[in-house]
Amino acid sequence: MANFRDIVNYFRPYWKLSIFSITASSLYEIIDLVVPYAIGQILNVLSNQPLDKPVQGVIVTFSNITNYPVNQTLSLLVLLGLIFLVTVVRAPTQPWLTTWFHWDIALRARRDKSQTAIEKILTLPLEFYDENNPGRIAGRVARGIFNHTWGYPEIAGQFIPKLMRVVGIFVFIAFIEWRISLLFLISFILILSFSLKQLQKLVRCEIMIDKHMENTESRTSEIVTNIKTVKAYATEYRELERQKQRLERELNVVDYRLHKGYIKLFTWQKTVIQFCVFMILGLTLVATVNGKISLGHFVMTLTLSSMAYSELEPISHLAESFARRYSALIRFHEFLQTPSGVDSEGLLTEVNQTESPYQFTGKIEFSQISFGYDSNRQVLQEINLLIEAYQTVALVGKSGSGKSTLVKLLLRYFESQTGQILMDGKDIRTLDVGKYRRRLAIVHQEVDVFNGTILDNLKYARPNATFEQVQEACRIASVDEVVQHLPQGYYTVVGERGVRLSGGQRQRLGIARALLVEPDVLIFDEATSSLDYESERAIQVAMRSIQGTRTTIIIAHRLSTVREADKIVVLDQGKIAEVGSHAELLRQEGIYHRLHSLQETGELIG
Ligand SMILES: Nc1ncnc2c1ncn2[C@@H]1O[C@H](COP(=O)(O)OP(=O)(O)OP(=O)(O)O)[C@@H](O)[C@H]1O
Repeated sequence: MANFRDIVNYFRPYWKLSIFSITASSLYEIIDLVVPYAIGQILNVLSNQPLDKPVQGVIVTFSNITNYPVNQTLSLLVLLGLIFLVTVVRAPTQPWLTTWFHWDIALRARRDKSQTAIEKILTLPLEFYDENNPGRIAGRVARGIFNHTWGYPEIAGQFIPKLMRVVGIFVFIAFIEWRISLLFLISFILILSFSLKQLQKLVRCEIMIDKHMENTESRTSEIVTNIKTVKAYATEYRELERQKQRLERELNVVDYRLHKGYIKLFTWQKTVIQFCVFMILGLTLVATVNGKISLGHFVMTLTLSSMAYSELEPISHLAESFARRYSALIRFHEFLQTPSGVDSEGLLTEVNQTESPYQFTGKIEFSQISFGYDSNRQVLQEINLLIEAYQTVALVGKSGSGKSTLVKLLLRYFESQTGQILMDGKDIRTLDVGKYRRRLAIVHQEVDVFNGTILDNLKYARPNATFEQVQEACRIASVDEVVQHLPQGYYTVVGERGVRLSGGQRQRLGIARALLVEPDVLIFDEATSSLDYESERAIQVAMRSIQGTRTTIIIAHRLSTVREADKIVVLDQGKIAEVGSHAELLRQEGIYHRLHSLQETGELIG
């Protein structure tokens, strides 16, 4: 579990500026105390009581410089000048030396942490996204960054300087009457230590509520993502009820435990503070009546101690606010600490698209590959498969037989527990993962469309492609006629804020996008499954024209798509059951033959 130190470390790169601005803020808070002190001295001047030695010294120095006699007028002028310096002259400097830096540091740290979060999002292993939905991740990052940004100015610009001001007041009072300062010190230590203890309990509660809130948000995000299913099964009421229960539970924790905890804390603090202020009034009055302190010191001590106690309330509020932020910061920190994928190194370094560090013929060898997502269950077992360069190989088999997993291993999303995958004879684990992956392209069943124009989407993996190259890829993928019918052709905005594309259209867009990168290995992961018959035919023609130009791996349920493959590999329960061409496998009368017959007779479709 992360701790306070981890949070402080966020600001490590700015420690010099941070120390400077916190010191400046604290000094301004302490300098402020000169005003009640000077007013106390003015009272002494007006009531003909002796001034403190340092003040007397300053007045004599002024008298020497100006040749003006030491009298009531000069004393008042010097003290007024002091108040002027502290209040009017400091005004234009304070915001620049304090607030400016506090926010400057917070905003810079925000930029850095947002960047780190994006880097983390980009390099986390795929399984993390299998286990955590987008709403949960986005919520955690957004709350972390928000609290990170707003928390710093509160702590550096207010909490610490205010504490320093209280220390300053203690020192001032100690000079005047140590007994009063002792009472002051004891009361402060008591209040602060009790408050800290209570706050620790509340922080634990905050962390719990943060988890509850994350679960609620995550479900809301799932509802949004899966709204079609919710509507289709008319589960709106059930979803609402479930969320209502979650919200009720949140309210119970927030209201009856957390909020009540804070209210109890404040009640206690306020009562103790008022009691202490009263005690100090009594003690100071006794000291003045006994002639131990002057009238000016009486007023000053009272004013200063009320100032100190009045600081306790904002200090508590700031501590409370930090406690609320703390849980979000801890959870954000934990997110940033999630280990990146084993293969993430080098993914974030820029690669010149035209420079091609690797160029493969596309000869792939799976040698003794065994793999399981968890140690209890093997998904692939001792796979040995040779795919020759420029071959078209189809992976078929029942759902769950491990077809996609084999491709995921090839793409290095996961690493096999045993065996190795060789690309042109080289173990793919020894290659730079980013540069390696850029030589492969995959078209998934669900093609992601980014918000932007069709052209942007097509050029996503190869931004410097020429318009002609884009058109050529579109022609092969049979997406050119779709584009022609769109209102602004290639410049039509698609995605969230634009034209909606049908499943088949998205699929063809995905194929064109993959073709555009001219990969050495092209993978179709059930890419034709959601196409209508006509589109599927068009894609088959496209595949035929690609065949022999690069290694192509096709994962397909519809066997009509794979008829023309050079080699068909039938997977069954994680093992290779049959390998051969369409005709050879039919002759074997094994699994492929059975699947084929079922599809031909229409008993099993897709
Ligand atoms: N991220 C994952 N974590 C744990 N198990 C997984 C994960 N992905 C897949 N599996 C499991 O691995 C097995 C093989 O899945 P895989 O997706 O490779 O099969 P497939 O043959 O491609 O299936 P389909 O044709 O339905 O896509 C299945 O039992 C599946 O439940």
